[in-house]
Amino acid sequence: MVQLLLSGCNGRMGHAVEAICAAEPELELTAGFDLLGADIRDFPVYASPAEFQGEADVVVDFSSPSALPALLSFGLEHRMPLVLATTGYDQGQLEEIQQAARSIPIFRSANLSLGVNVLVELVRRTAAVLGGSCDIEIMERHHNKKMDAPSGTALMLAEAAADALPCQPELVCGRQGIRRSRERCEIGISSVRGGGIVGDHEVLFAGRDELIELRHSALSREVFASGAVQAARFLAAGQSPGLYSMADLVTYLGL
Ligand SMILES: NC(=O)C1=CN([C@@H]2O[C@H](COP(=O)(O)OP(=O)(O)OC[C@H]3O[C@@H](n4cnc5c(N)ncnc54)[C@H](OP(=O)(O)O)[C@@H]3O)[C@@H](O)[C@H]2O)C=CC1
Ligand SMILES: O=C(O)C1=N[C@H](C(=O)O)C[C@H](O)C1
Repeated sequence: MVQLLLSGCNGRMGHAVEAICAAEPELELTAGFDLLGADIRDFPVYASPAEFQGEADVVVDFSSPSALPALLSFGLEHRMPLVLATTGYDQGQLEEIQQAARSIPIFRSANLSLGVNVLVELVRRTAAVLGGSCDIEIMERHHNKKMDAPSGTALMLAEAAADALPCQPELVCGRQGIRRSRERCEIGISSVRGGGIVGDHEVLFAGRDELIELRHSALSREVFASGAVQAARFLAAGQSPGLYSMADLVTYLGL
């Protein structure tokens, strides 16, 4: 039995994770954390992790960067592994996560779908072969309630492409106000927000004589929730302190 604590339990992803836990007998949703602590649910909901007194194996977080300080304190105090799926962290917060991961196991990924993990590898490979001759542009589309832009996944895809390029690319997020032609060594990111789009990411490699378009579309939030639960099982199985990613989960699952 894995006992799971769910941060951001009242949100869209919180409900998706709850649905998966309800369908899996060996997973128990022990408690949730959310700003609206009084929401009526099948499990106790606390406004802050510090209010939780019981036993659990792992925290899964889909909330907001503002939840990070309390989550890291809780994880460090209780030696509790954390799955951090929230996006929009700033550089300082990313460094705090790295620092905490020296003491506890932390799994962080801006996208918990296995399909996006495959897309990341395809982008890395394509950038290595064509990055010198193609312009790289990333288009991401999400629902109209999303708070952060560009998406965490778009930034992850840009990082994968950048790692494979011979130059240090500048990230250009929107071109308004830029009056110059496009530099070869830059990666553009465009963000669209509308309706109920779950999450679309497309990476365009635009050469003079050919185009390659690599694209992933999430059709439901279940794909992320399922990845989060797999990541939680991976940490609950007993990992050393460290910062883990989807690549580690893929290895663990033998895929
Ligand atoms: N890694 C991945 O695969 C995925 C990551 N995400 C990311 O997960 C996050 C949540 O997404 P989503 O569920 O759609 O968002 P929602 O806004 O639907 O849910 C977030 C929930 O967290 C609550 N919350 C906000 N701040 C805090 C805090 N400081 N402490 C506790 N709870 C808090 C919100 O309360 P209130 O509404 O009152 O603000 C809300 O109930 C986003 O960062 C998103 O980008 C989403 C999908 C996949
Ligand atoms: O906020 C969302 O919904 C999503 N956020 C993640 C991101 O920022 O990349 C992942 C997914 O695309 C859905």
